[in-house]
Amino acid sequence: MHPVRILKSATATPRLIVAAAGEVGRADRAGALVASVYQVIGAGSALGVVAAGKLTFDALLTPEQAALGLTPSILLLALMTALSGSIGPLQTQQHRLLGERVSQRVWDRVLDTTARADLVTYESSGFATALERVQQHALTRPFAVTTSLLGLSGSLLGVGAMSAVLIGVEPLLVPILLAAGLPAVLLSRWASRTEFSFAHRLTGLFRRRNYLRQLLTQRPFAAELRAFDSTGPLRRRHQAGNDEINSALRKQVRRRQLIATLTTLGVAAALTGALLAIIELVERGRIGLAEAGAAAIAVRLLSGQLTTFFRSIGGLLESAPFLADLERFVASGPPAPPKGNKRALAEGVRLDGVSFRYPGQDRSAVDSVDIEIHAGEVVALVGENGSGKTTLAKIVAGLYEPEEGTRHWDGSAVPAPDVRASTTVIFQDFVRYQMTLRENIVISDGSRSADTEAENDRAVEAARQAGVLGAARRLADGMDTMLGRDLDEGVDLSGGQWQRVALARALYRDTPLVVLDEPAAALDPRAEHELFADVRATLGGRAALLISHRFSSTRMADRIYVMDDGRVVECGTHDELMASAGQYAELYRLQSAAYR
Ligand SMILES: Nc1ncnc2c1ncn2[C@@H]1O[C@H](COP(=O)(O)OP(=O)(O)OP(=O)(O)O)[C@@H](O)[C@H]1O
Repeated sequence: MHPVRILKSATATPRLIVAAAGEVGRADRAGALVASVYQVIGAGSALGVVAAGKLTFDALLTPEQAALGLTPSILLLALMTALSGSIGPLQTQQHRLLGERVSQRVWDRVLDTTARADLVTYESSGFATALERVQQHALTRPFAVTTSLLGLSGSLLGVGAMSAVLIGVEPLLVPILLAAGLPAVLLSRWASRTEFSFAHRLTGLFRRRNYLRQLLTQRPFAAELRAFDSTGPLRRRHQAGNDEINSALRKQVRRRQLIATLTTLGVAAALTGALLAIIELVERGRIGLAEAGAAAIAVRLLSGQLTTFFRSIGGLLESAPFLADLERFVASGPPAPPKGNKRALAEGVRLDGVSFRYPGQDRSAVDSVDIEIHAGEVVALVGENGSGKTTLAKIVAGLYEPEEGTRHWDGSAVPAPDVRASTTVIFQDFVRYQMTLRENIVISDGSRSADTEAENDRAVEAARQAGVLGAARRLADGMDTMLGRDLDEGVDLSGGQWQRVALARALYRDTPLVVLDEPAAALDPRAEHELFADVRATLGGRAALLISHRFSSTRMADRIYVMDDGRVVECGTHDELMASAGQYAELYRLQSAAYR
């Protein structure tokens, strides 16, 4: 290894140890203290074994000069051995507790970062890959670091104690054993680098395999997979991924086995050297047999402590790049956006010359668009698939920031968090929360405590307006019925009933602007008719941006924008657009012809 690298690793290690110790301390101060006490007892009892061993040898070899009789010496040796042996299992359990707390703290940091990330960041593949890598290691690395740290501190105490014993016998024995450590540290650096680059290379592969596992195991995909009989092809892809992972893993395991063997050989060579030195000292008459026996025990214990010490350093070094990766990920997140304030809408929302391109894409999904939604108006967006309707809706709702152009709320450019706080969006692929019906509704407004009677009444009213109250009354626990089967305890609803729950959620939030992306896709004709026949009454005067492919749902809108390839190509009321005989009129006629 290059000398500069050796120097760098030597200076980076103490910094890493201090940083890791800080993390463990912050995660669970009391738990870390208890674990440290166990380490001290462990080191003290190891020292006790050597001392009791020396007393026993003395009592055996020179009973007339012995400080203690043979029986008390043996009893003391047994006690110390028992104490030294029993501390290990206690430590293991304490480490579990501490490791879990450290892991929870790391998860909290990861979740804080993902919560801060805006939607565009969240959708970029770089973020997804970094998140996947961090998720995989956020679970195991902190535990490994905790164990290594505790191992390091305990073995340091042990090394100190045993070295003191050996210095008393023959100072030369200590450097022999310590010299075995340097190659072990260098080998650990090598192991650390190979492990990180292995994980880095395989992240994409692990992501694809996890995705296939989700497809093959989760309920939402079960019906389609069976209908297409596609579990076979997906299993074959999964197997191909496994084969690739296995071959990479085999190479990595062989590398690690080589490193481990070299390390063990180094420690064994040092141990042998020390034992040979003790024999030599006895032969030359420089130490007695009792001292030689105690020194042999101390050498054996010291070599064990040194193994733990170097393994701990190795563990820390191995975790270092992953922890640095975690720190980079946490630092890469944008600062937490300020909390948005809900605003009233007196005039309306206006977009002027708005364009937007997804990260990594060449074409704009929305291109120089001007639209207006006046307070209390129902405005429709129609257009063919991929024409940019959902993207535009997300800009209106403050989820995406326009790359060009402006978004004005009542004539001024208000911050995106305020727009989000004042807008409700129900997406095509809304979330079916595996929670109670009430929780499914009140989750849209975290700013209010949902436990009061007034809030309960509001949730029931939203359910009534969305037409889900009838179904709720038939459920065993009414509004408190658990919905969904993913957590294996709920009642599943039909697609249309779920859509009404999503609508109730939008109504409960009570903002002056509502964006509804295909709100009737799963509704039966009667429900759709009921919703749109009096959509203004249902929305209670809120302004609405309505996206739908069903022209029967949008013809009552105050204004209809027709999108094509990211641009607004037509605008007007249904009658105006029919009269102008453009794209809208063509699509409308195509659709109504199907009903004739
Ligand atoms: N997350 C994304 N990353 C990259 N490109 C995207 C993303 N989402 C959408 N697009 C692209 O942006 C364009 C507009 O998509 P958008 O979802 O806004 O269309 P849409 O009119 O709502 O379509 P549909 O009627 O099918 O729902 C499409 O070309 C699509 O491929």
